[in-house]
Amino acid sequence: MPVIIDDMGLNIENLSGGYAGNTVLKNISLAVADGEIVALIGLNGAGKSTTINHVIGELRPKQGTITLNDIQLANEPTAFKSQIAYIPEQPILYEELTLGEHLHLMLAAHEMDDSTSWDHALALLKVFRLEDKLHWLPIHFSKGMRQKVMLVSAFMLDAPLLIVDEPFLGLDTLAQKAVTNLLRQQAKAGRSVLMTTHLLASATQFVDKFIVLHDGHVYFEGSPKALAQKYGLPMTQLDDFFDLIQGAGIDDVK
Ligand SMILES: Nc1ncnc2c1ncn2[C@@H]1O[C@H](COP(=O)(O)OP(=O)(O)OP(=O)(O)O)[C@@H](O)[C@H]1O
Repeated sequence: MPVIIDDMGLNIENLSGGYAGNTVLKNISLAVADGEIVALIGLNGAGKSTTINHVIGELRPKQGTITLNDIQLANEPTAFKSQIAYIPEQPILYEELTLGEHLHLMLAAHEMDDSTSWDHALALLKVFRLEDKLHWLPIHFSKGMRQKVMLVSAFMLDAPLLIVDEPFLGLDTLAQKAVTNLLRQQAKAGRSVLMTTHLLASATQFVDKFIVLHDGHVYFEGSPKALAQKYGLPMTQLDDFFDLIQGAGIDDVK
């Protein structure tokens, strides 16, 4: 019988990389399966954004491979990147474009049919209470509204992999709930999510897997329940996880 290797979803294998003269990631391997929500967690400087910058093709690996649904980033960068919607930690908006123009441009840039995708965009605008602001320029947006525009722009693409750096940053509680629901829907539809967060206890509500990055190494990969059990913390107290490993030293509590 032939051996079937399931390479669907995101696979990072033996990745070393970072910046000129600064190898941040040291031989990391991790996977995000189709329909899975995975959160990269770690202290400031652990390498979360650096990992994301490699997956979106902004940084070139020193070693290792990154594959998404059988397409390797190094071999087919355009096809690889076309499968990703990315929300950076700091919103990036075209200051001269209205909200409506911005969304139309995003759809065109991703070669999506505007007539079929626009209803989806409008539904998302409604979720974030932005539906009457299509003619607004970014200068009139609050910080949270800018983040919401980035969220709408990304969710409307229905990309196979959604990457979000700190999805809840600057959002009010209504918008945080809306994002959680949209992430769950994304996963239910078989699409994957790779996110970063510092809010571990809340993330246990919807994340399938935590990946602990520490000093450029993967120290743990598993469910929130498995992380809590391994380090002897109740799920509701996972926000204390890094206090624990700072106090004891991560190698000692492993
Ligand atoms: N442009 C850069 N050039 C050189 N080194 C960088 C650059 N950006 C980040 N670093 C370094 O890479 C390491 C990892 O940073 P990274 O931004 O990936 O951390 P992070 O886990 O995302 O942290 P945070 O929680 O603060 O966002 C840090 O030591 C940082 O100083």
